[in-house]
Amino acid sequence: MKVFITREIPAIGIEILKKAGIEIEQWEEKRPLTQNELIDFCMQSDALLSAGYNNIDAYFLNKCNHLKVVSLHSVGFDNVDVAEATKLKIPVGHTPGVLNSATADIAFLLMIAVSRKAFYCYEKIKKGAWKFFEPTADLGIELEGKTVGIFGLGNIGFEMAKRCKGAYDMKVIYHNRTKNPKAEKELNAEWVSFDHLLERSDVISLHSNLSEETRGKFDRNAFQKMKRSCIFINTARGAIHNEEDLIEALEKRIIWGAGLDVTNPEPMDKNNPLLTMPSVAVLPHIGSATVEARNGMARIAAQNVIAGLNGEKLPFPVNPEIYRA
Ligand SMILES: NC(=O)c1ccc[n+]([C@@H]2O[C@H](COP(=O)([O-])OP(=O)(O)OC[C@H]3O[C@@H](n4cnc5c(N)ncnc54)[C@H](O)[C@@H]3O)[C@@H](O)[C@H]2O)c1
Ligand SMILES: O=C(O)[C@H](O)CO
Repeated sequence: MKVFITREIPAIGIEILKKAGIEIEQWEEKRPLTQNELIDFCMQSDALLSAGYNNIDAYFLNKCNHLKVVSLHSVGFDNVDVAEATKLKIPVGHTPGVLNSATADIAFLLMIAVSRKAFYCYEKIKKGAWKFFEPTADLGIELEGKTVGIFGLGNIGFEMAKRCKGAYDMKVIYHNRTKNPKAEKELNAEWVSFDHLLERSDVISLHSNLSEETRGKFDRNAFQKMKRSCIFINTARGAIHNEEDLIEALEKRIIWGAGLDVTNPEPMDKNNPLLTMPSVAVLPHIGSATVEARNGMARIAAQNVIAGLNGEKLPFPVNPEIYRA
């Protein structure tokens, strides 16, 4: 049995696969694979371990419908046509849980960085523009006792809410498809409608999946409903907000600031106007970039491959319905 891996992953994942006697072929180049290259490699393999947001659409899946498993080295699965995989009975695996703390830390870091214009001030020093102490310059806003609105209160959203509550005694409100009893009990979190989330939050932090329902959901209309002092944080997926509308909202001071770990497209262009705005902080999609999280992701991704190749239920399937009936 052979697995094709689309980018270097932590050694622990390779060790697990080798121990299970699985042959490994890995993409060695730094550039991303084209879809045709991906198809060519997968034609010679029984499983795919996708570690670089490859486009796993209906065309790919139908060409490679012999695959026994598509294992993602990520929790997000918006790069996969899951409905088509399910139709073709190809199990898709992902890596939930192990990156909750790492990603919530980045959301929390961005929230504080934006509230105190930290990235902008750091750039100021590097440019030699720090001349003297100015009592009225670079003023931020404090977070203590404010309201954080979590959009998508699942695993990572819960960890972000916990940090906000614990560090700043923030009031937690959230908008999610379903209520989250654990967050309501432990964090006194309150479910609110989408409009109330926009209107009541001092900080809005996105933690939902990207889907056709959430694509572009944070647009001009949504920004206009937010407080003028609102800080907008996105560590979920860049396509959940509309970038043009976000730039406009910041330029016209409709909202106060924004912190992004994800952009659309990625990478962000180095001349993007967001990169020079005082109350904006941008990071290059490093939410899960800790040793602990990445090792956990590699381990789970390898375990999903092994289960798929053995014809067993994946430990972490995205489409568990293929095992029913
Ligand atoms: N920046 C990074 O490096 C990084 C790291 C990990 C995950 N992510 C992103 O974060 C997302 C969330 O990860 P998670 O592990 O917390 O997933 P999760 O499934 O535990 O939580 C997602 C939550 O969003 C909710 N949701 C989905 N669609 C919704 C909608 N239309 N309206 C309201 N709520 C909705 C779901 O009900 C769920 O509670 C991933 O899908 C991924 O895109 C980014
Ligand atoms: O979805 C994910 O897991 C992240 O975006 C990458 O770790």
